[in-house]
Amino acid sequence: MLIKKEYTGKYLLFSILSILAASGNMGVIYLINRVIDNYFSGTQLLYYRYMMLFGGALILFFVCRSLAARSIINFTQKLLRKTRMEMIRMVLRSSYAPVIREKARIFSALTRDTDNVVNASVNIVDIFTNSIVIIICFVFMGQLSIKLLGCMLVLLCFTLAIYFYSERMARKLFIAAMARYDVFVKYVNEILSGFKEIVVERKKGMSIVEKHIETAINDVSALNQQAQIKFLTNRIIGQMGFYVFIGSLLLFLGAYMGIEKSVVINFIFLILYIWGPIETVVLLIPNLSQARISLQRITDLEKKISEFESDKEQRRVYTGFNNLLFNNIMYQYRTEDDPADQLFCIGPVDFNIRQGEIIFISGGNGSGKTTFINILIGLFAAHEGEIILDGDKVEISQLQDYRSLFATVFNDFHLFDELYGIELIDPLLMEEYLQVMELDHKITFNGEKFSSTNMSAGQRKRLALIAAVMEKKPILVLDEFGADQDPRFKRRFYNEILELLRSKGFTIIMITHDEQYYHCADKLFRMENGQLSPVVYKKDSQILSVGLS
Ligand SMILES: Nc1ncnc2c1ncn2[C@@H]1O[C@H](COP(=O)(O)OP(=O)(O)OP(=O)(O)O)[C@@H](O)[C@H]1O
Repeated sequence: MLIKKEYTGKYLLFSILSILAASGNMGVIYLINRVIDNYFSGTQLLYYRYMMLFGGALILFFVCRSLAARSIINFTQKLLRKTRMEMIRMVLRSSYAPVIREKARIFSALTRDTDNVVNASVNIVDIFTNSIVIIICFVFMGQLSIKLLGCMLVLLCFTLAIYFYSERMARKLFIAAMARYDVFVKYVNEILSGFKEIVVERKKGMSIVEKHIETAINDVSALNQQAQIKFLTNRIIGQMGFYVFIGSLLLFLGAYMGIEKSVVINFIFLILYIWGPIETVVLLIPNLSQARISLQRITDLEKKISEFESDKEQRRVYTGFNNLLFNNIMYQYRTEDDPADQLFCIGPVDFNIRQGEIIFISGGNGSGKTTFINILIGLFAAHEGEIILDGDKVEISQLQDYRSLFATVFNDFHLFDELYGIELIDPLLMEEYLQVMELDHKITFNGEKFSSTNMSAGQRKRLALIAAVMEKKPILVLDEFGADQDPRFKRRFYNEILELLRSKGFTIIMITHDEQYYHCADKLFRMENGQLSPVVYKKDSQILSVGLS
């Protein structure tokens, strides 16, 4: 449904205003008709009366048309804003994987598809009011001559039949064009995300453009062109039909049917007038066609990105925990096309964290560490097994609450320009962390954001860690934090900062390859081909850390 029930009142108001404007317009036409009649019959005109009525009709048209236009513009903008906000909120509520998968479609939905749907919902009002004008004109025409009206309706039905047939063909072209537009958006994102690499080697950018963007843009424009041309050709055919009808009416049809000249002139005048509203309706049909497709796409997208959605709102925020237990947890990547297609699998994993522990996870590339972390923090819902938090099983519907246990610094972290989502920031604590992370000489914090985030990769990662600890979540999850740090700071980080964070109440889980610091962990695990096992770590023939789950 392009029109939402909650806005019925608004649409009704627009329709009434538009109908009143159309009545003013029709009044003008009616008066002109009467004047033509009087000319032919030679009756004396009551100029004064006609001028008053003419003025009244014009004022009615002007006032109602302006009011309708203004309210429609305001409403469209409000609806657009509301629809976009609803969609953004839905994206924020959705779980991780579907949103990442549907990025390009989400962008198209937020821009083009919402535009199409909102504009079309208002176009429906235009179509409705113009249809009323057309029907009133038909009544006038019928009063003038039923025979001529019959001819006219046959012509109109014929034109509309061709038009709706071509609309079905054009819709297929619009669907294909929109799918190709998603590809265009995807590769524009690719260029923007990898712009650094592209500037170093411009050929990469050109290659993306030549291989994907250019063909996608060409396809979008060719498909839209074909669809629009189908509509345009029919419009021209329809117009030609009406001209032929007017010509034949003037030249022989009127005389052949024995219809009076004044009736013929009046009828032609009405045909010329009715052409405007007919054109409006006909011109809006492609918009409606596109809007129907956009609406379908938005609905499909909503289904896709809410498929694993848990709670609509977060109900509980965990400020602490004692024990987190993973029992027989399994997760398997699946392809979208064929869910039965078996890809990399994690588990079964048994894992136990107690409050205040420092846990390291090591393992080769592609062994499954990041996937495990994603399950641990609730980004991926495990396909089998159970998560027990302080004795209670965490259901999939509670993952939203469960995630409040964690603050993260991912390997490919994103540093937001402000500390979003933190209500009270203690300036003294911030100052302390800036000193601990050796950034106090580089940047300041103004209560909302840092003076700059333009720093080295290692410094940015330290800043991301500050942002994470400021969230005051019970568990800190760090993915290869040491990788970008210089040896001196790395030493301090493992030997001092981890202990400092523990003393502040944090439990820490780290993915790390820094073997020389494995002894800093209470438990060390190794991930191999999706299997997580505790490691007995030896240094100088001494057992330093035993990972026991
Ligand atoms: N979205 C995905 N769909 C299918 N397979 C995936 C997906 N993401 C990762 N994989 C596969 O899962 C396996 C584990 O990947 P993961 O990123 O967890 O490894 P990792 O141990 O963190 O590696 P690295 O140390 O290189 O970061 C890899 O073989 C990878 O190809």
